Amino acid sequence: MEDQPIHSPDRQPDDPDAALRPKSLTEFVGQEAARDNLRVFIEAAKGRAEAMDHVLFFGPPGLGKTTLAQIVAKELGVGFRATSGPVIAKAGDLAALLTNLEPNDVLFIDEIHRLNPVVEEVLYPAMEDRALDIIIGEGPSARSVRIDLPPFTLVGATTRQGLLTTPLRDRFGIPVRLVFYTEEELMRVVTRGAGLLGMAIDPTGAREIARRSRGTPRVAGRLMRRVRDFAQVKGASTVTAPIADEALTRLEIDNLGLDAMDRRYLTMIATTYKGGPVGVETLAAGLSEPRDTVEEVIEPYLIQLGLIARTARGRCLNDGGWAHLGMSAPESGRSAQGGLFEGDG
Ligand SMILES: Nc1ncnc2c1ncn2[C@@H]1O[C@H](COP(=O)(O)OP(=O)(O)OP(=O)(O)O)[C@@H](O)[C@H]1O
Ligand SMILES: [Mg+2]
Repeated sequence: MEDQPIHSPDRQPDDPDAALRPKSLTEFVGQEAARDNLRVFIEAAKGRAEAMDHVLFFGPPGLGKTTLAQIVAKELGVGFRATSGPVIAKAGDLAALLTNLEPNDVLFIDEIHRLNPVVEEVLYPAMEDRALDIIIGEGPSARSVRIDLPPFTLVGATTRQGLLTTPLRDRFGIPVRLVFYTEEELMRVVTRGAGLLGMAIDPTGAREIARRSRGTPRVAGRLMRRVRDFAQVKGASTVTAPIADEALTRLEIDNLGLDAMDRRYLTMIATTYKGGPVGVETLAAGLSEPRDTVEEVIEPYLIQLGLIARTARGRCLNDGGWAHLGMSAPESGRSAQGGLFEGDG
């Protein structure tokens, strides 16, 4: 808990992920558009007794990509094999996975943007023609052999859709973008989760946790456990808004749901760079965080809240960002911001 911020949407070892994971599309809260689409494709594939088209889930961490992949397999009534981009080191590893699938199975590849390019080449014909082209032998006697594969559904997940190569992206018939959850949706996630964790919570307590969960079910699950611990030590039988507020404030999660790292990020743009624009590399160095973490974990929610803007020339603090810090934009910073969007591109 020391090095990983309490509020990071990235998976941490003691997260109650498995315990809280919904098992069906109906149980899965939110992501209405994604669920409606998936339901149609699942029904159609089942009706024809065929493999469903390949699906790509993309969006920030902790929004339910892995959960939905498992649900898709379950609702299709087929087997589920899971792996991840960095784990498939060689073309042969992928070939072994693919040739071991049962007809219509789901093969889930997490972090698919991190596939080795050689492996990715093998995936193209597998996705398109259900075939593997394997080179046998070396030198002049080498020849290519084509192996037919069972029909299967590839489900890919990525937090970085932009890092996917175009040929790979184009081979997914069903791209599904996951979005941050609304407060109402997260209230349902919290209420459901509290039931599963055996935690008594009233609607005001659920709302308080929901509001401060960064639009992310994984964060909601984690905050619930911390609040439960706090309530227990306090001797409170039910989690109410004041209890949740006190617990979350102690964890340095503010009223917008931002944590200490978010505030350091905002403060750095405000004070060191007078509101920006400032490059993401510079910010990452200043925060001692990898650039990926800044782009995938910190920024998406701040953008969603409208506190910052990502522009071609760098990151800028918006009015909401200044207001949240209780500061006002310097005059020069304002004019720099004003001229920003014209020069984009
Ligand atoms: N719609 C939902 N309703 C209830 N719980 C959810 C929902 N979506 C996700 N969760 C819970 O949030 C946690 C994280 O979900 P999941 O592991 O699917 O996220 P992810 O998008 O795969 O994250 P990552 O990008 O880190 O792999 C799990 O505990 C899951 O049960
Ligand atoms: Mg996942």
